[in-house]
Amino acid sequence: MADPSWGEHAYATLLLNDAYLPGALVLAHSLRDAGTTKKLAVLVTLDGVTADAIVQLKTVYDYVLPVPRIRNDKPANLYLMNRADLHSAFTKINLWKQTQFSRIVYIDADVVAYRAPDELFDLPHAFAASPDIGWPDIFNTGVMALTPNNGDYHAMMAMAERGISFDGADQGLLNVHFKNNFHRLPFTYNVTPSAHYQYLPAYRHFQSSINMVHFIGPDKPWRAGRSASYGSAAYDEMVGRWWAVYDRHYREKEISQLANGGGNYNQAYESQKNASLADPKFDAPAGGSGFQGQPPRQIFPWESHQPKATRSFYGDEPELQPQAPSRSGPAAKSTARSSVTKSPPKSPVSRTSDNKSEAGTGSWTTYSRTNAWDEVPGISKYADAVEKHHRSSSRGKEGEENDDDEEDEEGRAFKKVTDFPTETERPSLPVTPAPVPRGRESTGKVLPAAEGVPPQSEWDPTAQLEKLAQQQSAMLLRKLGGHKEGFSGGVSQEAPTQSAGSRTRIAQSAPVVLSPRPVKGTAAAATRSLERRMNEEEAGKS
Ligand SMILES: O=c1ccn([C@@H]2O[C@H](COP(=O)(O)OP(=O)(O)O[C@H]3O[C@H](CO)[C@@H](O)[C@H](O)[C@H]3O)[C@@H](O)[C@H]2O)c(=O)[nH]1
Ligand SMILES: [Mn+2]
Repeated sequence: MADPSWGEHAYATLLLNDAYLPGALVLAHSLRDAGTTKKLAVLVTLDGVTADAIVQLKTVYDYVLPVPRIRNDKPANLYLMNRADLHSAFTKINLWKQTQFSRIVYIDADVVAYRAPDELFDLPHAFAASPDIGWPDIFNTGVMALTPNNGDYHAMMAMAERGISFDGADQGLLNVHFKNNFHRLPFTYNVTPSAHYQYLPAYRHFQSSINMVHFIGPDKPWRAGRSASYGSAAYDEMVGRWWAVYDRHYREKEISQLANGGGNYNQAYESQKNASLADPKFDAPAGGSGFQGQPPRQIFPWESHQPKATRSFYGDEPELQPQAPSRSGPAAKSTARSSVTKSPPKSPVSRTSDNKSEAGTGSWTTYSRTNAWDEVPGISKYADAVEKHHRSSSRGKEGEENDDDEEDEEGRAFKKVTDFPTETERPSLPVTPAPVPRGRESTGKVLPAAEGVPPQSEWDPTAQLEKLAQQQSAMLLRKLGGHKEGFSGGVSQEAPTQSAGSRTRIAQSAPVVLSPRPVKGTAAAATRSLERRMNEEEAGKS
């Protein structure tokens, strides 16, 4: 084979336009910083990604691979999730055509790696992905371990041509295609921030086992700016981590790059977000490089009301740089031209494996988000007084306020999480009103059946139980090393939307699909040990 990459393992991401360039760069740096031994590839659509962006990508990616854009010509479902900008997400299908790689771990450009998940290359499963937080029975397509093969590629292309996707994008297509034939990865491989009520406790519990964080939705970290707060501690910490990687590699260069148009990310984002669905050229960024001598124009919306920076960032020398320089300040002017043609110098810490602790924990924890009441004694005194007043009046006693508070060195009282109120302190709970029978008015009225749901009389519990059992045993078979049969049989059975033709192609390609190579020991042994590890990680350290 002439192709030197044949049979290699590679991480791959996708870039459809310059709007996601900061994401693609941060993703690559985060993997390198964590010491990955794998190659990095980025699939690009040349009608949307500029030459400047490609120059930048080449500084950190081993392979920049042009692929044809695959648009959804029936994008109605995209509006169900309010993401018309994802009209070309089907382009991800090109991953399965990259058969020069024996294995690909695909990662969305809006992901930051906390550690490099190289072990995903050794999974024996043809396809693996983590659950989606919005509908956990399906998988999220932001992180996927896959084995490229023409069978899957052609089957999914046939679906794309017919616009078969329940969300109008790749996730709704891939979940139909792989349906029950995906190996479920732990959530820690694709942690999506959320404000769901259970999220914060779970986030704290599993924090140390997070592998990658994925900023799903329209608001990406590079759009909102580094000082944006999302009103959730977990979310803010994760965004802080993204910015820590960014600053580690681009902070000093940011001003000049933004000024010369090589990184008009927000403009690019806006132009593609508002783009007409009919015209892919709208994906190209509006700005060019044309800044000689002029002060840089305002790029980000928050620049007009930029607050004074109070936090320090990785690489800042407090004594030299007490504040982040203003983007229109002298530094911006003096460096405005300097890096137009130069690609950003490679960071001295790139491509090494022993800097994990610095990348991992040191720098991002500097993103403290303190509250005013922690620092302004007046506020905390007032809050204390109010609380004490409440407690003493609910107890009906005076004068014992301080006995259960601890004080720190500065004399500020704080409450422990374990300071639960006593029974007398607890306010009385609202009582659910006793149900009142509606009598005659309800008689005879039957709730209309939910759309598409068969009536109870047609629901055969035995058949349903059998179906569940079959799913379980198919999974077990695959896990025990019988994944060949499980895979090829499964796809043709489980993908009802495929034509007979695509079914044949899948069946024929099965041997290609099913030659993932575990590096150590037998496939079964590798599966067992990986799964044990993943289960342990999933269970947390506790
Ligand atoms: O203008 C764009 C839009 C997307 N992308 C690429 O396509 C990926 C998917 O888009 P993204 O904005 O990350 O989608 P999510 O908000 O993550 O939405 C979900 O839904 C998408 C559509 O199904 C899936 O692709 C995602 O993996 C899934 O997490 C991005 O990461 C990029 O790699 C671009 O390069 N430019
Ligand atoms: Mn994404």
